[in-house]
Amino acid sequence: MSGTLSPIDKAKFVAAKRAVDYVEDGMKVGLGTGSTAAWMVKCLGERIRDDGLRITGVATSTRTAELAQKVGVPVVSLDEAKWLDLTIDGADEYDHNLNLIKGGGGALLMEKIVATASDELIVIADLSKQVEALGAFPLPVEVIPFGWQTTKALVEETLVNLDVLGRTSALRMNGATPYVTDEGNFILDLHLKRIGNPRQLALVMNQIPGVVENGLFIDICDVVVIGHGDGSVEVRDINNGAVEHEKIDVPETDNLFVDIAD
Ligand SMILES: O=C(CO)[C@H](O)[C@H](O)COP(=O)(O)O
Repeated sequence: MSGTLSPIDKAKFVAAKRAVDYVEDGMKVGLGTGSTAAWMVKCLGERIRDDGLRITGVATSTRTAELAQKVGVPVVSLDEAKWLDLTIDGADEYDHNLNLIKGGGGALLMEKIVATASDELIVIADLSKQVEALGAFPLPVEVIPFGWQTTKALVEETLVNLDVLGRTSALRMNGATPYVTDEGNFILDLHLKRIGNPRQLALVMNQIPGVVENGLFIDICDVVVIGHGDGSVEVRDINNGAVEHEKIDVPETDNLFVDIAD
């Protein structure tokens, strides 16, 4: 593929490119999933190819593992890596505390395990992911297939007990059949509108038998790199409150990755 990057792709690209600056030689790096994370994997591949950067990656999905292999980013399992220096991943929503909703791409379970096994989680996003309160994006909840309808009923009952707005849930589909995660599970998408107490909801959801994990990432994200369509980025660090603005060099075309396009 060759052409000019669209504003949204430019925003994702500059966020990814800036985030990759955090990666140093010898690091073990968690590789997120999604369209923004795919730019990051390609940027890492470029640094490995052009600068001789040596890193070990841990992928959060088979999709990402395949892309990493294609662009020359070495990947090992999390059990081989054991602990990671940092993870770079996208998000479906982030709030001002850098709490997140993730899992729109269906990889929330591996993403949460990998992010939690990292010293730092850097989220890369465009401004459309920023919200006052989490919940406009449907909250993904991964459930085991056995008895999923019972689990769904329990989830909905719990939402009523917690007085959460919305309260409907839908089994994620892939055409005519349920969407199946890399770990062989199903996903319920909870349509909640606004989550008043995300911390409480995250804890309570995971107490329901059949629920494997939910897409609320609370107190896990350290830094968000927000890309804009004009090629600028904003970096917000929750640990020291720092906010930086920078302009990133964007190629006139996307030829940069023509040989490693996904
Ligand atoms: O959580 C995720 C996958 O499970 C993604 O990071 C999230 O859906 C954002 O994806 P994109 O960068 O394509 O908007």
